[in-house]
Amino acid sequence: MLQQVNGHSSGSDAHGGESLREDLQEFLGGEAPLHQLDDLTKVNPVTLETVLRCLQARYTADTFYTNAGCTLVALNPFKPIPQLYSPELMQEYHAAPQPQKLKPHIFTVGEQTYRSVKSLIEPVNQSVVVSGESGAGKTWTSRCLMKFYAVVAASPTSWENHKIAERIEQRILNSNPVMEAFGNACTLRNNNSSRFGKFIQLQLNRQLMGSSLLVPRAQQMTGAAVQTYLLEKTRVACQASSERNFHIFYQICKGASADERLQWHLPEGAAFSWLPNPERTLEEDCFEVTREAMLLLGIDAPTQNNIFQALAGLLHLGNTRFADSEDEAQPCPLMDGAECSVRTSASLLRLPEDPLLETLRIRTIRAGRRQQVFRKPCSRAECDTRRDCLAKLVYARLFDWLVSVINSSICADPDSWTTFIGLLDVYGFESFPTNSLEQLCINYANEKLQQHFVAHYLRAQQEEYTAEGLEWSTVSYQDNQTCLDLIEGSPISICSLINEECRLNRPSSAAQLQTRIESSLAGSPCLGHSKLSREPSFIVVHYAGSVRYHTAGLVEKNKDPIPPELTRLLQQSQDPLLKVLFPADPEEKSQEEPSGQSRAPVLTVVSKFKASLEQLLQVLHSTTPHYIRCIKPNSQGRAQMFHQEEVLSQLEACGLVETIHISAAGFPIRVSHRNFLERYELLRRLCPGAAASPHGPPPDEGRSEWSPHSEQATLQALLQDILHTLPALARAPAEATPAPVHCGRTKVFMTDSTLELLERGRAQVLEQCARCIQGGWRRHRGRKQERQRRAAVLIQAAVRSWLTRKHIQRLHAAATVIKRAWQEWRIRMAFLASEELDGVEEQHSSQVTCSPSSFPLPQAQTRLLGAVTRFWPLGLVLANAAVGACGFRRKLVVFACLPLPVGSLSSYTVQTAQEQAGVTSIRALPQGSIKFHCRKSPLRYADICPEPSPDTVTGFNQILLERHRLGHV
Ligand SMILES: Nc1ncnc2c1ncn2[C@@H]1O[C@H](COP(=O)(O)OP(=O)(O)OP(=O)(O)O)[C@@H](O)[C@H]1O
Repeated sequence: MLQQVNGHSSGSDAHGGESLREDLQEFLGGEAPLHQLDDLTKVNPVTLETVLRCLQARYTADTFYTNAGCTLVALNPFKPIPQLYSPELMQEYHAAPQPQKLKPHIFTVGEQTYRSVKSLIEPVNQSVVVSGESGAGKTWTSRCLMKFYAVVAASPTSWENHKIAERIEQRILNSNPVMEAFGNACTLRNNNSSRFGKFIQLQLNRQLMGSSLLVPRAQQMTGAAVQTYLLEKTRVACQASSERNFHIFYQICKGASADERLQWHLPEGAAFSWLPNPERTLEEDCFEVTREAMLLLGIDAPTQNNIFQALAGLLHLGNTRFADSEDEAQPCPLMDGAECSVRTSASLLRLPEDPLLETLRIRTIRAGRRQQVFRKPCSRAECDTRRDCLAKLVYARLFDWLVSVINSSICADPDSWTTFIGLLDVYGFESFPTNSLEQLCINYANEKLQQHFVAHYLRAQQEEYTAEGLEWSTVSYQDNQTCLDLIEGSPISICSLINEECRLNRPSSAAQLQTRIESSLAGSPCLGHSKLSREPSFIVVHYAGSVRYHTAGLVEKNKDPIPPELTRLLQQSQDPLLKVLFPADPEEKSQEEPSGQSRAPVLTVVSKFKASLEQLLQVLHSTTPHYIRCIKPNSQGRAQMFHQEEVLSQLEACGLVETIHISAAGFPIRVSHRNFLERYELLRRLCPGAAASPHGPPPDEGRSEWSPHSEQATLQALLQDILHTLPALARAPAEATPAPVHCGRTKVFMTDSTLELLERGRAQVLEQCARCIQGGWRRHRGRKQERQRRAAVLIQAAVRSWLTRKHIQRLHAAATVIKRAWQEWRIRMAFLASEELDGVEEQHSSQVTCSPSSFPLPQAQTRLLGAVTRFWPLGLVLANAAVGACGFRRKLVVFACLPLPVGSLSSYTVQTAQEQAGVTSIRALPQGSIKFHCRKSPLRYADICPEPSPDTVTGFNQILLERHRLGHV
């Protein structure tokens, strides 16, 4: 199994064992990683040795909590570590999304139970079973859990509600010092040892956080109820050497004021035989704390006074010593000084002194049909027993009354709470050199709880494996049913035999009882016998080890006889408290005085204990249990000391080793086939052939063509495909060995490591997919961007060409307009010019016609034209250059330049359009005149430079030269 779990290949045993040892050596070689293992199921291999080493390493590193599968192992630090239990840390665990991911702590358990109660998943109610041997830290753990719940279950709704909740929480917390003062004592193993078992039911109500129904509900602590089991009342009258009585006796003796000392007859330094080792001062001896807590629980000062007075009365009763009587017919005499003690005790208990003495020393026997009363003086031992019995009776009733007062103070109205978290603080497995009925009851309770644990976790797990067809998974664990059959079975068991002895009320010796047990239960494998033992005894092989129980006094203890005279006496008390504790009840009287013929079952200690245990287990069965196993690292109660042998025996005693084995060997993770496929089907991609295998995806729920059988076959094939990828997922060669995973009928079973492997593979495939998607997306984006870019370019080009076209069209239109305007203007100018010229010409021709001409016109014309065409530049230069020349002088200059025919000067006229503005152009007129145009003449833009060819110059109505061209001529 171990090899399977840890992935070792199966070879020869010797070889396997050797390599395992080597592995172990290697693993244990370094202490450093060992203390970092938060879960004992992760130590490798899971053996007592490795578990022990791991715990030791963690203890040395001041790490006190470790998981062990479904159990939390709590090592007692034996030193105060305030930061480990601070309200801040409580809040941290409370606020954590996954508290189980934080370091192991009792607050993880607390928070898990609190969340489970809130989640309303059946079973809603939760229970925390805190177990361990005396001094291991059970009470401490329960106290811390109560504080945790008080902090996290505080009401956040209204101020008023908050105050109420706070008061209740305070009361619940206050019940601790009271119960510890009356129920705890200093023992050899623990200075503050609880001498009773308790189950605290923290009652929670459901409250809306806010007005909306959608707002999550909060759990608020509304009350609590305490149930106690098997108070060790014998301690009142009998304490082992070096042990002490219940704390409260020391508290009143040490903490009473002077007045109270007087009132209670407790002078300073007074010696009481029931108060051994008073010189030892413990922190639990604080009287004021108890008083304060009692007050807060509603026990007022007079009642408290009454209680302490009664307790003082018991202390004085303990000093009542009897001497042996010389005459059997006479009651035993009191020893020296005892008279005073009886008197004081009687006065403190407000009992009549003489009846008290008489009851202690004389037994009343009713016999015969007429119930005749016989009075028989008791022996000294009997007197002592009766005295002790009186004290035990008073103390036990007082304790029960206190518990009922506490309950009435902290218990909520049944309608006001809906769910609860139960805290069970029970005495751990006990095995002393001498064991009696108390140890039998305690170990019986532990067997029952172990069975509950087995039923809840181990058996359920194994049964599931079997149902799923996992043959390999049969882990051999100890089923303690045979042991329980031996102790409580029907019709014959140890309990039934002891009860039978009580019922028959026959004189029976210890040896006879031993023989009866051995002969009646000889077939039980859990019953042993030590032939070496001289004292009558029998051995029970418990799950946590063998314990030898002595039969001497067993039946008497089981009877726990209370002489009816004692009860009657106490009913006569004038003390208000004792009146409450021992009410005069006629019915009770008739019950206590049986006729001798009565066949009613006797209520023995064992039968009462068994009944309360059954009731407790019923409650536990209806809840989701959580387990905290407290371990005491050393019996000296010293910090930083780890005794391997002591821890080892505790690990065995609490069944932790089996738990660890089964947790490690089993499969803590189970996933349904469908869920498994949904999550890990993608792993088939890692298997080259698998992805293309013929097994299609699992069918849809509603498809009719799929029969369950074919679906199952397909699922199995798919699962196998996935599981085949596991070796490929392993990084290290060690991981490549067959993974601890099994495919059941409906679920896949695996370990944490397999889950890790699968998750790693899934992440790997998802990463590949992501990369693929990213690549595809990038390509798609690139293509899209390219398309967009091209489209943009196209659009830009189209827009630009459109704009250009528009622009050109506009230019074209403008050019057309300009051209047209220009043409019109030219025409107009030409017209104007021609008008102008024609006007001058007409005028000139009319002048020519009127004046006598010396040359015929064609001749004159030709000559003029020749003159103008040949000399006009010179004339023009002269006309322009003759600065200052004007009027006639100018004309002379011009004529001088123009070789006009002599004598005909008068027949030529020189006209200037604007003489003062300078000449722009010169025109030769057909009539022989030359026209000089000035700058502002519209002809300025006329054609320039006439062709000198006589063919092109058809007339003189032409512009000869523009001024701005003159410079170039
Ligand atoms: N977590 C802790 N931190 C510090 N000290 C602790 C812690 N747990 C226990 N102790 C110490 O160990 C002592 C014994 O613890 P506790 O009384 O809780 O043991 P127990 O298991 O209830 O014993 P018993 O069965 O005798 O009542 C305490 O008084 C306390 O001093």
